[in-house]
Amino acid sequence: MGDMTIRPEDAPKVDHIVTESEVLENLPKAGGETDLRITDSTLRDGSHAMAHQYTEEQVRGVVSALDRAGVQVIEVSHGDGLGGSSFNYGFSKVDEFDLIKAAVEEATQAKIAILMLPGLGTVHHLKKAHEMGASVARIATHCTEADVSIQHFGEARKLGMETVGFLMLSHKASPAKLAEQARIMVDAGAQCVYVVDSAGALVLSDAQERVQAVIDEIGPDGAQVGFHGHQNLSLGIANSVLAYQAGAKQIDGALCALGAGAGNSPTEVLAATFERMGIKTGVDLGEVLSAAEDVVRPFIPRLPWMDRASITQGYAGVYSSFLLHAERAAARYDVPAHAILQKVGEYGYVGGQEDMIIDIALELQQEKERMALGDLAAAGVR
Ligand SMILES: CC[C@H](O)CC(=O)C(=O)O
Ligand SMILES: [Mn+2]
Repeated sequence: MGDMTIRPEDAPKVDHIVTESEVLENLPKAGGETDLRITDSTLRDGSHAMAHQYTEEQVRGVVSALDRAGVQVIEVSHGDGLGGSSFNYGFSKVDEFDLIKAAVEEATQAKIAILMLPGLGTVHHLKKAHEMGASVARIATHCTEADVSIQHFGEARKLGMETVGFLMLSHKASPAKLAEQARIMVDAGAQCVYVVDSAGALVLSDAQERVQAVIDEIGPDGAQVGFHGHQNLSLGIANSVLAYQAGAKQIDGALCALGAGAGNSPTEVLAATFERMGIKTGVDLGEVLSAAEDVVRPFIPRLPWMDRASITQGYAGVYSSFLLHAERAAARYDVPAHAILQKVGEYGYVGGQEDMIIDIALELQQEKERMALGDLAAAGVR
């Protein structure tokens, strides 16, 4: 994947342009009972922070607590989406389809969503997730590569799934570019398109302007807009509020912020903040606070936090899920994780280039050795 620019006229032709009534069919009824819908991603984005080691028992516990709290959509997949369990991204402890099946069994009112990145996940994975009972397909692409999702939206709609598009690393595209990419997704069958702040790099108006531009483009078709925040600059909640004020109807969170990098906007803080603002999410505050504190907090090996490495991710615009990869390379080559991430930002790497983190670590290690030799030479030691 790269930063290739795609104009709408270059996008592969869709054999069927989705009509407004088709977009509206299945769409969540935000605006009726609730003003917005929260999707919880503890069991998908949180999988990055758990190094993809979720057990079935943990999944059942989280789903049942979120379901009780009234959260309407719960996302369950490998952190990198369906098919992500691999050498490059990290192997899952438990097969994601077993986790999806367990989640579906536990949920009484919540829909179970999956995430997939076309190319990593295939239509075969999508069909299997649907067979297991997942009913929301979230299809993610780099923010300038929406065209690779066309086939997958078509298939998800044929399966009768609700569809959501995810434009990742949204800070790398202007509001106008994102709007153009959202149009490709909606024409292919997406019922909602998210501005995804994968690096936690969007600062307030950056987020709001992007959401606004996407709404202006796809809102008239009846499609919704969502926002997915990360906490690297501690702005997940503030950006989510601004996104809502711009008209976003779907907002992502994760319990205890359990997600990649410094984590996601904490679901329990989203619920509390929106309730204080008089905005209806349908989430019971007491129950969601208990889900975070009593169910998730006890099993988290390390709370996501704004430390030097994750703040660097927000500052330098680096994919949040690179954090653990950078930390492992840092330990192996004895160089600082934040220095690796700073260089990832300078080189402009995007999702799928995780293996290149090792090249950077080696480069930094060699630099360090050269400097050490220089010091010895300066001290007259040969
Ligand atoms: C699938 C990779 C990634 O974690 C998706 C996401 O949540 C993001 O880009 O923020
Ligand atoms: Mn994320």
